[in-house]
Amino acid sequence: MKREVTAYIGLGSNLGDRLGYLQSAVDRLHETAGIHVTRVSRVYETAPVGVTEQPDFLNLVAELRTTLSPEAILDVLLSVERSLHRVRLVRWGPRTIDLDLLLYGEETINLPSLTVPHPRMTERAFVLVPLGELAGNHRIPGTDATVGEWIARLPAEEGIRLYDGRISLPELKIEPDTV
Ligand SMILES: Nc1ncnc2c1ncn2[C@@H]1O[C@H](COP(=O)(O)OP(=O)(O)OP(=O)(O)O)[C@@H](O)[C@H]1O
Ligand SMILES: Nc1nc2c(c(=O)[nH]1)N=C(CO)CN2
Repeated sequence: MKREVTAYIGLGSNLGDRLGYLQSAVDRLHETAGIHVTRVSRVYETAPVGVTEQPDFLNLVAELRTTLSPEAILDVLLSVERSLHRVRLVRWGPRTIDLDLLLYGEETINLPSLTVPHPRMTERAFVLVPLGELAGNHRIPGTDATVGEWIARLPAEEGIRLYDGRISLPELKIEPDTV
């Protein structure tokens, strides 16, 4: 039996059918061999951070159980982004879908193409608040605080509100290599 790790993915969309893109991304992650999406947070509508002249985002966080390595997960995230016609013209600018690997078990990873925990997550309400629903008591590796404590340190939870729409969790699947 391969080792399974719990990982958290941040999802965001601010172009087109935002909820539809998020649902498709969750479905595609779950369809990937070696990934089970086990829980999803509620969906939040959030004011854009970084480049502020762009539409509001929908954001949520998904919890995975996975036998894939962090590098393999990054490849999956990039290919799901490509398959959902992501066009990225500007750093921090609008996109149909954005997927970030936030946490991978207790690991810290510093590769040229991959930093985990995600380097900007502790300052982002649009990441911490949905993550707090799933993992409020997890300490963020490499830091002195849990997700809940990082939320308490945010300047103010403004620019983020619950959205009236949810992502449905795909059916649990059984994979021969993980049972
Ligand atoms: N934890 C991570 N999750 C996703 N991508 C990462 C991570 N760490 C490094 N990267 C790199 O970042 C690249 C994606 O950058 P991208 O342009 O999507 O950033 P962004 O979403 O605009 O900004 P931000 O990284 O601040 O969310 C990927 O190609 C990947 O190599
Ligand atoms: N509210 C919000 N702002 C952002 C987001 C996002 O997902 N939500 N993603 C960004 C690129 O990483 C930049 N700014």
